[in-house]
Amino acid sequence: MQRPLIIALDLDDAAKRRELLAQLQGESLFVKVGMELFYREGRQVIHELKENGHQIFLDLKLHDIPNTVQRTMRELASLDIDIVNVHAAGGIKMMSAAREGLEQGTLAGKERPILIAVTQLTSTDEETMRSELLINQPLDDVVKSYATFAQESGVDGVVCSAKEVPLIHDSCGSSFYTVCPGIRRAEDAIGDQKRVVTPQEARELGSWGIVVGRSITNAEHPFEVYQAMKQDWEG
Ligand SMILES: O=c1ccn([C@@H]2O[C@H](COP(=O)(O)O)[C@@H](O)[C@H]2O)c(=O)[nH]1
Repeated sequence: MQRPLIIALDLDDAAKRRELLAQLQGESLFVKVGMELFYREGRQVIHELKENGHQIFLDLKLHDIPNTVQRTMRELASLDIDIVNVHAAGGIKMMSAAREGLEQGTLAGKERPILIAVTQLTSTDEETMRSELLINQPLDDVVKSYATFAQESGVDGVVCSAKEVPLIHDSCGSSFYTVCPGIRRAEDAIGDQKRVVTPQEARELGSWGIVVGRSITNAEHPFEVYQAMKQDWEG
């Protein structure tokens, strides 16, 4: 799999989603289906995107008891998606259960979806961690430990800010997947994100993949922004 620029399809409705994809037509796309889209359109949207040849990161960030996560992953694996995720905060037993469920649900002759774990949301900073999540360790140490626990659980990689990729490579090796949201061009509004880098910085820091939402979905000319960001990312 090539190092992807993954487009977050966070749009108001199916018409806007189809319109955006039509504008980007001609490109082979890697798209992210988040909670908003999956809860609105369900399994059908996965079938539609696959029929149109797109690769899919299903970003539902499961976080529940191990039994529930295992059974849910079994269901999601049958969708034949490319990447799926959990919250590392669910712990080692939950992450191992997620991997087991995926293996059980993967269809004969298909590859098991890549499983990644969210370390700390890119909308979180150290101050929020300390004052609201009551985590007193430095953010980098928490991300590094969660990535190590994820790897010990049989998870294939993490969701993190590109800023943390070098330290994750140090502890988990450079073949451990690092999927990085919180991507902005210098001129973009940062919005609710806290740990932000440009596509070029993400490349230089060694990220495996980047996730881009509003910079493209809110752009007046999405195709131009997509191409510019892709060029920046690919170098
Ligand atoms: O830590 C995380 C995990 C997931 N996301 C998701 O990525 C996109 C980012 O969208 P932007 O509009 O580019 O900010 C969005 O779907 C999030 O749910 C994340 O941002 N951070």
